[in-house]
Amino acid sequence: MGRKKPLVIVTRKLPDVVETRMCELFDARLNIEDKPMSRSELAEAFRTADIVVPTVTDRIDSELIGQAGEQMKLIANFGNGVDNIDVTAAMSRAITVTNTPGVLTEDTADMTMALILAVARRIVEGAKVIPAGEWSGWAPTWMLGSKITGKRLGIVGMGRIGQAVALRARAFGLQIHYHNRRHVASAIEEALEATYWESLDQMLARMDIVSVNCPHTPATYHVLSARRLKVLRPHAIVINTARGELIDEAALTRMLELGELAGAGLDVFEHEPAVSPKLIRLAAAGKVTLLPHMGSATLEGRIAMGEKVIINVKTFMDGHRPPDRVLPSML
Ligand SMILES: O=CC(=O)O
Repeated sequence: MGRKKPLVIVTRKLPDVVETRMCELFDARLNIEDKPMSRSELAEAFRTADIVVPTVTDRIDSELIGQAGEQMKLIANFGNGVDNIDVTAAMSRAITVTNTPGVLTEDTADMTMALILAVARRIVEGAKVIPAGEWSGWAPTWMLGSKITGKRLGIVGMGRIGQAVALRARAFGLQIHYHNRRHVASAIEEALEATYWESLDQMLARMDIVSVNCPHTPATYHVLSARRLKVLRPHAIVINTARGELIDEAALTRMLELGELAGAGLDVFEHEPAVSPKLIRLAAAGKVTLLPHMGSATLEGRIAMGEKVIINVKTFMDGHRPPDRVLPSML
């Protein structure tokens, strides 16, 4: 790339401090208006940029990557999950892919805990009562939720975020169970007093609350399939702050409508930003809590993600391997 600053195309508006720093370091093309880029605008970006900084809302598939110009060398994702990017197609074109792991762990785990509490304790329903002028006073049998202390939480995917959820849930007195490709380190298992289940089905059959916290890959698509959801007990609650594709959303919705599950807390959806009218009706009825993909939405978190992007881009430009390189074998 010589001494010329690389052309870095950023697909969405990022926090001001991140954009300012990017403009100092790179020939950065920003998206000040934050209008999501169309398919043809993305294709144009891949044809002209040296580096593209996309995010979860951009689908970077093999067709798009196939249109990349010779100069296009790095996709520095602003986000942890890279299921929006065809990493194998990028690699076959010698395009490096990076992500922003680690910096959104706590925020996403906090949101998971918030959804557990919101659903079990009917927080969203309760919060509407006073502004609506509908509160006539305390009553012994009104607005009862379910206690979480002592309940069993089954975590599907015990990576960084799953462990951070477990740590928080322990403080709330939940019993920790988890399913993962393999055991986590025994010191972590001991500290969390966590029980490992090799069989996801067997774990699901015994849980009060289930939280999915794994990445979305071809292997984890619909990990909570229609069949697996049927294994859950009717009083169980399902929480998803990871990716919508991990759960068969239509099957989950059906079961909630039929009262075969007690509730759900969803921050992510299978066809984002579209959310089915049925789920919206269930939210109005207080059966589900729906959040608009806010798991990592803190100012500090988003700045930290931007800093990670900058380090990845800068390291790459300096001719070194960027710290958060993603390889197909990691998925
Ligand atoms: O969902 C957000 C991310 O994966 O960073």
